[in-house]
Amino acid sequence: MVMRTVDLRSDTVTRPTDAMREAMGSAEVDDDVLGYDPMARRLEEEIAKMMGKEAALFVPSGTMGNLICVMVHCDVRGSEVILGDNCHIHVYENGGISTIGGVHPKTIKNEEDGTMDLGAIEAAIRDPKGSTFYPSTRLICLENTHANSGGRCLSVEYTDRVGEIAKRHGLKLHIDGARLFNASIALGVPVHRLVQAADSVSVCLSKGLGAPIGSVVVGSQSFIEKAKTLRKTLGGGMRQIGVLCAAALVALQENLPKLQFDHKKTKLLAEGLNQMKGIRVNVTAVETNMIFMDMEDGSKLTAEKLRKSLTEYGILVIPENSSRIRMVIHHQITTSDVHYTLSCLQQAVQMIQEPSRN
Ligand SMILES: Cc1ncc(COP(=O)(O)O)c(C=O)c1O
Ligand SMILES: C[C@@H](O)[C@H](N)C(=O)O
Repeated sequence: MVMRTVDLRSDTVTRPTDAMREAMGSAEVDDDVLGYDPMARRLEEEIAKMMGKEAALFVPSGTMGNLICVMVHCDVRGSEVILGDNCHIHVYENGGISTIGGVHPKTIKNEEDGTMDLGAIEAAIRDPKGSTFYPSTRLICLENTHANSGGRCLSVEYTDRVGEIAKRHGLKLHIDGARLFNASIALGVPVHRLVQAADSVSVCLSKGLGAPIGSVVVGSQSFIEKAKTLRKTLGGGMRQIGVLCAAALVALQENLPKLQFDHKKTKLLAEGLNQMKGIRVNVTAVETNMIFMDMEDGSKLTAEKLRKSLTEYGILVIPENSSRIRMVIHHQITTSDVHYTLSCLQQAVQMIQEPSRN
């Protein structure tokens, strides 16, 4: 009999709060294709101001936000984008920048901290004199925080250095900021400073902020006008989106201040996991709301065995591979849930490692 549910699969799993549902129900709305939905307008203005950019655009998902930004920057056939080999755009977005956008990816190895080597970035930029043979580099993409590195933060100094490289070569810089607010809180740097060097950013409302749906892209006024047209082309032009934007405005108000506590709960969980026999967590690499929990060789533990055992306790996780589980904390995971998870995991580990004892 499952006692409770602790959903650590992702920070995308949160349910709208009562306040969000109430705001959705009473939202003032209008047709956002024919004109401007008032709540969308308000949200876009608020996010643009927070990010220090001229304009913003609500989009249905982070995947569409990234695709739109890459396509606006790379609007000439034969364009190439430099991005990390382990970044979300390259790994989890179905190759959309190529299959839909016609943009060529030039991947560079992501370091363990989510960065790409600055020298490697510069070396990857195509020589315009070679345009008979080569694609033309137009864009560099970063991801902050970097999900596949375990939610690591890119520093503002690093971001500015990449921005300088882009500017020096006449390129644009896009930041996949799905969890940018987590980076801002963890680094103690305002979001507008973190993205100062970027020409565009896509930030998720539906992750740590806990809104049910959506992302927002920001950039110059002219960039956002092109992005709005492309959003419609891709089928993302929606009608009374105030229902969704109202929830996002509540999320900004309610949950932005909670991100710091998400990080504290994540650290608490990581430190507890690292005490367990056969389990290893690089606690210093836990900077925001994600944990990669590794099973040690010879421990008899596998990700699938642990996932299955945890499910019996109502704890939901996603294996990264056969010996690694990812756990993501969000505002609907309590400190009590963290202690419950640690206690259940200890039991699951013992049952797997010493079945005769049970
Ligand atoms: C780093 C990162 N970028 C982009 C996305 C895409 O967002 P969505 O799931 O809303 O398409 C995600 C995950 O969802 C993500 O983790
Ligand atoms: C899996 C991935 O697409 C999603 N962004 C997550 O981190 O859960």
